[in-house]
Amino acid sequence: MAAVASYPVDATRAAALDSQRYLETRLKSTPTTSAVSFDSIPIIDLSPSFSSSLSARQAVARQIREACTTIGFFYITGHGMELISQKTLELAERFFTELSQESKDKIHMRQSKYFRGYEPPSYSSLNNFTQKETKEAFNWAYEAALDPTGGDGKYVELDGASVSSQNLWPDESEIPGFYEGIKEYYGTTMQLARHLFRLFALSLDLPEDYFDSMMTHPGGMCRLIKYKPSENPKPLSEVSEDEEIGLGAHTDYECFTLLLQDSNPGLEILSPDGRWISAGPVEGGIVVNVADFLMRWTNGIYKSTVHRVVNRTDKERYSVPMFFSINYDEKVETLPSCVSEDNPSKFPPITAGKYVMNRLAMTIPGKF
Ligand SMILES: O=C(O)CCC(=O)C(=O)O
Ligand SMILES: [Fe+2]
Repeated sequence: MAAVASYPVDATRAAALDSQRYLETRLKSTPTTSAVSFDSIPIIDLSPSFSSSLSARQAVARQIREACTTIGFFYITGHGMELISQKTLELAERFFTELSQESKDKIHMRQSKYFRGYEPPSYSSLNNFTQKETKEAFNWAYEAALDPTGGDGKYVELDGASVSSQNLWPDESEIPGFYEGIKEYYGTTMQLARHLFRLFALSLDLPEDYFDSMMTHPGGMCRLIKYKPSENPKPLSEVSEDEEIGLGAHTDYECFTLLLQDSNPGLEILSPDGRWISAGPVEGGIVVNVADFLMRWTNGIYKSTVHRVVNRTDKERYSVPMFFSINYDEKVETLPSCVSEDNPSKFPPITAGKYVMNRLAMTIPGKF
């Protein structure tokens, strides 16, 4: 494999631009017929993966591989997070309804170098502000106090800086129990993500602990998101270019995403034949989707699928994604098993945090 030094210094910035161009092409181009199209998203029962039997874990890993090479999305059940998911979605609703605008403004994202804090509707855009995004969000990220392992004391930020917690928390007196609720959700999800990452390793015929040393102080950005009700509900697939949208079409940037969603549909994913497929709520299910790092490691074998959110209902919709990353100071470089002479690496190596930082910067005018 090529050494990092053989690529331009700002390869990570170039990679972010490439990903944006890919997205634009994907949205405009005529549908691909070579890739498998899909109508529904598989549900994978995770329970056997907690077994001490390697073959039981491998059986789950095989289902994960099948989903990642075709759709890039799947639901997991049997994860043990049912109650916490419910409580976290309630906490999301409380954040947006109980906190005054003044309190939200005190923790406004513009004060954060690392995209943390409260984000009002239309503040950021995944599509160059061609569509107004109505989502409203609260963003936070890793801090050792939220990690059940306590971390390894080496956490670095997106840009590689060793700084203490950069999160902007709301005033507890206005929303009592918020931090504790977030901590319970974050810690449990982080451990589930580490478990899933071992299954991803197995799914790629790698040793189960292949990625372990890369997730000792991992990136794990999370968001509470609120989507306002639709004033003019339209059937699936209808969204005109200049219209409001909940969240513009995009791929996620990190290893993979774990998404809680309430009982209202809204998440839609782009099938290779150009149709949008609903990835609505499934009883007890958490959505998992492949993001760009896994696509890059696997040389495109695992699909980082384009998705968006359109709330077509007359109710508020709440969701909570965690974007699980490796340690931000680690490199993402195509796996040797996924390249050959006939199939060279399509993706130059990148530094995890800097890639995420560049992609986030693209969503806010003047930041990139
Ligand atoms: O709200 C959702 O259902 C999906 C959110 C999402 O795709 C994201 O924040 O990257
Ligand atoms: Fe996403």
